[in-house]
Amino acid sequence: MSNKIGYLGPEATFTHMAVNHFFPNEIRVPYATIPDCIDAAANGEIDYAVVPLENAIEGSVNITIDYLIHEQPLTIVGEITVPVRQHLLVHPDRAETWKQVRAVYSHPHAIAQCHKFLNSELKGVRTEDMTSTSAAAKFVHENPEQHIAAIANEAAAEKYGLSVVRQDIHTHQNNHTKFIVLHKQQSYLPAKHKPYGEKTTWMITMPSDYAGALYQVLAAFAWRKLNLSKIESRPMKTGLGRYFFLIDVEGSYAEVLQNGAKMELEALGCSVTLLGTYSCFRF
Ligand SMILES: O=C(O)C(=O)Cc1ccccc1
Repeated sequence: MSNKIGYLGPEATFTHMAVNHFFPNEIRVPYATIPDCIDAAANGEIDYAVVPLENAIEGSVNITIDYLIHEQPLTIVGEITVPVRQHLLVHPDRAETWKQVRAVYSHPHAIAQCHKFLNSELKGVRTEDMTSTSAAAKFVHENPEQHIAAIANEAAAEKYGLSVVRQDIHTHQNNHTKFIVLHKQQSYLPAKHKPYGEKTTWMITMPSDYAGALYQVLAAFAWRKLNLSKIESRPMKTGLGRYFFLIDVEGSYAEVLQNGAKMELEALGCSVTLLGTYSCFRF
């Protein structure tokens, strides 16, 4: 029986593209927002949720991290990295006059990825945040009487019958986005592709604020020669100045040294939660 894969929709988002590539034979279900998609995996409506986590230019998608930590503690069972190309799309009737658009709609990350283009070619034009790039393309399609544009990909242009009037408008060419695959429990992700590596994501909260606290945490990884590929702090939302750390450790948690590091951190009074140990794929 096919698995149900939920993704940030509507059809033709970058998330959808990643899902089509990775899960070509499964049932794919779009959700309007990242929380809706994560909730659906938590309540069993779908088997896996695929949501954006981090962009090479704009950084983390905070809603994904925060929702996972504070609302629905699912497990990360895979990571998919894909290249991202952003284009400017308008209704075909507006293709000649795109420079006169009154507003540009897109996901906030996509708008930020294109700030140089917007600032030079569409200076002063209002930008409007949407839940995804293809939601913006759909909105432009559904409102032909408005002189507006969307930033989205080619699939969205095709799906919603829009014209691509400027290609590759993202500022930095090495534009990649990471998506995570979430599941109710730790499990092996059935994948036809070969992973390029394995990774474990840890969430660490320190017992109190004292000199060298973070240094001690990092030392537990350093002397075991466990390589960290990312460290990020997010507010605990319990008051200003209180943070937790998200740390990506290269390799599987099955490696004995990772368990040793966890025990050492717990002995120091840290609270440690593993968000997942999983394979990483890129296309
Ligand atoms: O909006 C989309 O298409 C997404 O899948 C999220 C996103 C937004 C901007 C860059 C990459 C992914």
